[in-house]
Amino acid sequence: MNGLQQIDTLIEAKWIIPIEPAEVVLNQHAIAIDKGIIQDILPASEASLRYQAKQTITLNDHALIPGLINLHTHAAMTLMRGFADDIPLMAWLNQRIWPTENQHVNAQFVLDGTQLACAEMIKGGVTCFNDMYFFPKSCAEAAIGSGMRAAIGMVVIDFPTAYASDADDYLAKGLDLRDQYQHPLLSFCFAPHAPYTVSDKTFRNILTYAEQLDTPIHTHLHETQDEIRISLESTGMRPIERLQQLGLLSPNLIAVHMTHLTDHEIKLVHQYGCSIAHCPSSNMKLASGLAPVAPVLNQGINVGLGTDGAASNNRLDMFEEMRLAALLAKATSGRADALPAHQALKMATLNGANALGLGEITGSLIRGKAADITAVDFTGLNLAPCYDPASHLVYTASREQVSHVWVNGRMLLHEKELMTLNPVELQYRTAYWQERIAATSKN
Ligand SMILES: CSC[C@H]1O[C@@H](n2cnc3c(O)ncnc32)[C@H](O)[C@@H]1O
Ligand SMILES: [Zn+2]
Repeated sequence: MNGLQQIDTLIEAKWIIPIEPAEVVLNQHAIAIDKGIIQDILPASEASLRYQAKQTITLNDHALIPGLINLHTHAAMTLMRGFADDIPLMAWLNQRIWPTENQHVNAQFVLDGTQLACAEMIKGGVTCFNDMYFFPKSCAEAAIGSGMRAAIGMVVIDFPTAYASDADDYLAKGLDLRDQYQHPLLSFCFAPHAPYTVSDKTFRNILTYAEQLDTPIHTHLHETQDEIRISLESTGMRPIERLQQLGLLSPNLIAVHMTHLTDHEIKLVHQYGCSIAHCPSSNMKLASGLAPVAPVLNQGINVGLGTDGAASNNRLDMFEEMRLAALLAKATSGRADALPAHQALKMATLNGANALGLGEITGSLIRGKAADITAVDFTGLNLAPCYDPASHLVYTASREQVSHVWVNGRMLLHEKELMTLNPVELQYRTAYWQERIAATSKN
């Protein structure tokens, strides 16, 4: 015995940005990991005097950040990437996406599409995603196989599909799935699709279960002007007002998009403690509108970032979402100090974890949390010089610079190589679906 503490892994890096405490950058530090948990963060010079690790990884030109959390996606929609571009949301759904889903989406489609999404997300530094899609058991299986952390959507929509016949059937299937999986990397959210596809009765039913089980509700809300118009015409209320009346507004609500908000609505969201999943790329590509992120953040609302699905983005790239969120907040508020780099990093990590009720487990690099870690390699000429690594991560770097990813201490990406998924197999399965979808498409 040499008096050193035995641990599984020691990661030494040039910089560590732990997110908690806020705006800290640690130079030449190390993270000690044992049994998937962060045991210690200490100066690299002291680490070898205190710990004996089975594996030591030295990252001389890298920054370590908490794994990125994609707070809103439809992972399996990677298989429809680039299939329906340049049309607005309602036409996109009604004319292109729903008919195609109706024809092709089954359990195997969701398994293959979600595996493809996991590969893309791991390569882009994402360690956790919040999903909403049909056949969520396939999503759970794909997430487990990839080693990622995932919040699985117990999806509900008030029309029949190959997955479920009616709202009660969707709900029963989601609850069964939740009972079936007691996996340390999986959590569950209720996922009613949107105010224009879910009835009052269904929302009330979901709320009853969500309160009983203290489980988040993940829903699209205030995505477009059309959604607000349709709601006013059919109920006399704006969508958020309707959800307030139904009792849906609470700290358990993850409201996705939230464009076209009045000042009163921003106050309401804050008052009820709801979280927002901001999806800047999807909002711009579908011309849905702009979320008023600067006033929302000023109000103190918890805002995370999401990519939405690859059929409306068309990437699952959280570096892109961080950069766009920061730039859009500045452009729309007319204030260059709106949404600085450290705040964008927090949105893409800790805020997402808090929205999902996972803030005690992941989202920052502190002792006792899971070792969900992303390493970014700063050796490229495009990152030179580096005065401030937080600035580079948001404004300069891209996902191509992600070199290593760990979830719960397990390495999923090593020097840009996937450890749990086989890219050749993914290409093969994707080509199969592309052929089938292309054959039935009118394009
Ligand atoms: C009921 S499973 C999810 C459902 O949502 C559709 N979808 C994907 N992206 C969006 C979006 O931005 N707004 C609304 N609905 C979206 C997806 O195609 C599935 O049908
Ligand atoms: Zn969406």
